[in-house]
Amino acid sequence: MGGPSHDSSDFFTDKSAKIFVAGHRGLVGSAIVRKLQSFGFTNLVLRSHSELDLTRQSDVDSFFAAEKPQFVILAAAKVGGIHANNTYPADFIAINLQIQTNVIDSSFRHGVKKLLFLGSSCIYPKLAPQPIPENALLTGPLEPTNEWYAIAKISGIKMCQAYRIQYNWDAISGMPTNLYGPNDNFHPENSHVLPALMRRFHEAKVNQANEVVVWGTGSPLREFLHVDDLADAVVFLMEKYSGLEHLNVGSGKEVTIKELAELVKEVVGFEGELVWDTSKPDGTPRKLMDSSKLLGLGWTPKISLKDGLVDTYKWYVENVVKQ
Ligand SMILES: NC(=O)C1=CN([C@@H]2O[C@H](COP(=O)(O)OP(=O)(O)OC[C@H]3O[C@@H](n4cnc5c(N)ncnc54)[C@H](OP(=O)(O)O)[C@@H]3O)[C@@H](O)[C@H]2O)C=CC1
Ligand SMILES: C[C@H]1O[C@H](OP(=O)(O)OP(=O)(O)OC[C@H]2O[C@@H](n3cnc4c(=O)[nH]c(N)nc43)[C@H](O)[C@@H]2O)[C@@H](O)[C@@H](O)C1=O
Repeated sequence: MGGPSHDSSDFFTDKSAKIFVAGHRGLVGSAIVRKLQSFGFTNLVLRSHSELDLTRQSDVDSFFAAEKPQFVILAAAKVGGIHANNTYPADFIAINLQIQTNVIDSSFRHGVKKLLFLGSSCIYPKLAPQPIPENALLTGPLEPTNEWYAIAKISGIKMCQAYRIQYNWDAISGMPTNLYGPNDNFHPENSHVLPALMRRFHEAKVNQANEVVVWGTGSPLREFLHVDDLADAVVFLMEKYSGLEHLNVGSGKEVTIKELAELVKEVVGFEGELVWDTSKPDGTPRKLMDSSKLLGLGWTPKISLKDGLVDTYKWYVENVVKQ
């Protein structure tokens, strides 16, 4: 019971199987929907936040009782960058615990065949060995700016493991690195670094400003993965992986925040200077994940950071700026 299986599941055999993608309007959920549709899946069950608030246990249970999905991909969560995580710790721990507890438990109780839970690389200790292997989990103190979110995500992994151990139920967890792409959140303060900088450079270019402020020292290292690669990995895991252990999903490529800022500046075409606001937190110094277990199963990322930035900037201009 609970041992890993790398054999194909029957996820791909019935393209009319009912799949609930929770959080389908977000960065990750929307990419998963696009990917499933590109593979020919026809029976996706989708509910916006206003149609179904996943923090409401009885509403979630009624939804599962009525819809009875066969597969669930959990991409709904309270998500944000370093400032949002640091400013709203109660929201990050409470909302995420509520959403994941409701969805995982109702999925099990209403006969879902397989569920995939998405965590994040922030589950690992602040000073984890690099690249970070899956077994670094719970080996040291967390990064303080996002420990509330990390604790919720660690609980999600453990909940999937507990249901597998007690009920032999097929719940798996994937831990993505920092993601970006179409449908990202471009909020000036609450978003992640990449969309925040894209917007700031774009607005500076349009307003012919001389400089752009970037947070922290520029020295932290981050690994970025385009969300279309992540969506591909999610479908791959649904088909190929069944096991107790969570699996890392990364690109294997890291850049400093300074290098990222220079790259975004170039893609956007801003010609002024960068100014570093060192009163803002750097967060964890480095978080490169060791994704060799997933790569060993046969999955590979395909989109380079440069190509992904060009694609995302085009999407931003066409869908956010022109609205
Ligand atoms: N973005 C990243 O860099 C990374 C993301 N991840 C993980 O991927 C998953 C998805 O993240 P991402 O797509 O970036 O986040 P987004 O904020 O883009 O999307 C989250 C989605 O969840 C929905 N949602 C939030 N609260 C509720 C609720 N109470 N009821 C119903 N729906 C709700 C949101 O709807 P609404 O906007 O209407 O509230 C939104 O559609 C998360 O689990 C996250 O931890 C992991 C690593 C990195
Ligand atoms: C995915 C992951 O994302 C979060 O962790 P993070 O990687 O630290 O996230 P971030 O993208 O917000 O910042 C990365 C780095 O970039 C710097 N930085 C510069 N200028 C801006 C800026 O303008 N905005 C932001 N947000 N950061 C900036 C910033 O100071 C930091 O050094 C978790 O809270 C948690 O949500 C999680 O799991």
